[in-house]
Amino acid sequence: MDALWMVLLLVVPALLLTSSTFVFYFKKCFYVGYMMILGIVAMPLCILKSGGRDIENMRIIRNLVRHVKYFLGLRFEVSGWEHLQTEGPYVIISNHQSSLDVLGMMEVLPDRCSMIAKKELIYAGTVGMVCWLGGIVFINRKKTSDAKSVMADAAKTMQDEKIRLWVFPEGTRNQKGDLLPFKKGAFHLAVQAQAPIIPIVFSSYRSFYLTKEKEFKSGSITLKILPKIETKGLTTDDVATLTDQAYDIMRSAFLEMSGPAPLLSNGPSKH
Ligand SMILES: CCCCCCCCCCCCCC(=O)SCCNC(=O)CCNC(=O)[C@H](O)C(C)(C)COP(=O)(O)OP(=O)(O)OC[C@H]1O[C@@H](n2cnc3c(N)ncnc32)[C@H](O)[C@@H]1OP(=O)(O)O
Ligand SMILES: CCCCCCCC/C=C\CCCCCCCC(=O)OC[C@@H](O)COP(=O)(O)O
Repeated sequence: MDALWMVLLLVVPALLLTSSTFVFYFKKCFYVGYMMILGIVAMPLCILKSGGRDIENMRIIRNLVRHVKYFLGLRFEVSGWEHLQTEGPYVIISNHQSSLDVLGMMEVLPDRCSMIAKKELIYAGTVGMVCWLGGIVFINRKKTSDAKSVMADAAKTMQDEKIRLWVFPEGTRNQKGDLLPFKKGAFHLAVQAQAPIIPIVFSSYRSFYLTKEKEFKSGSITLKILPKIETKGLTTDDVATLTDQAYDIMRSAFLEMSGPAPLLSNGPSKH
């Protein structure tokens, strides 16, 4: 009987921990579950601090989420801090590989900065509620006209309330080893708010996090904050050029930081 318990309590967990597939699912479930728990903690704190939806709640969220990287064995190295020392509103754009990007965002998130997110996120349990409390702007990606008008309102709020917004211009998560073509919303937003754009590039996760191969090891991520791109005086007519300019700068930084893209069947395409 004792031997059976020994097997169950020691040998089985030891075997499971050496299985990389098990570790992958374990870490992913831990991440989602733990973020949900942090959501339960964050909700009352946000409501006590601000009484409801308020961008100042992002400070609480940032402070609560920052230690999660240690449990997952992730390290962040940030360069270019000086580029975030910009007064007033701006739009941050970054590449988007996974929901783990939230951890990198919280490493560098400036004050008075919230995000643009897909509207489905509001239904993600306590995390969704906290996103709402943190002033996240939800857009319907399937209805461009709705997304455009929500973002036009956001541009006005950025100016009136001196806030910053973080947008993922690829519009979806992407782990193809190269950037997806950029959507234009982030650039219209910056031009409408007449606010600069600050690009931030996350290095590739492929050395430690592979969804197809079910691998989630410890790893290090570099975040490179790039010099701001001014938009003062630009109009709608300049948005296409601005989009191309930001794409080229971020793509070369990404490839330089992460090595060339693995061979893809149909290759990376631009816009
Ligand atoms: C404890 C708990 C912790 C919780 C922490 C939680 C943190 C959570 C973090 C959350 C992270 C969540 C992360 C996430 O959820 S990522 C997913 C959600 N985010 C995005 O999708 C943002 C990026 N997408 C866009 O910006 C798209 O452009 C949108 C969605 C707006 C339209 O998409 P569409 O597919 O249609 O693409 P298109 O770009 O070809 O545009 C089509 C046409 O429309 C024109 N156009 C576009 N926009 C505007 C505009 N604003 N004003 C005027 N015109 C505009 C444009 O020029 C073009 O016209 P033309 O030029 O061809 O003539
Ligand atoms: C009742 C529904 C329950 C759903 C539970 C799952 C919610 C995830 C909970 C915790 C994860 C931690 C922080 C999540 C923030 C994730 C933001 C994110 O990465 O959204 C994906 C979006 O950028 C692009 O979506 P697609 O790649 O186009 O799809």
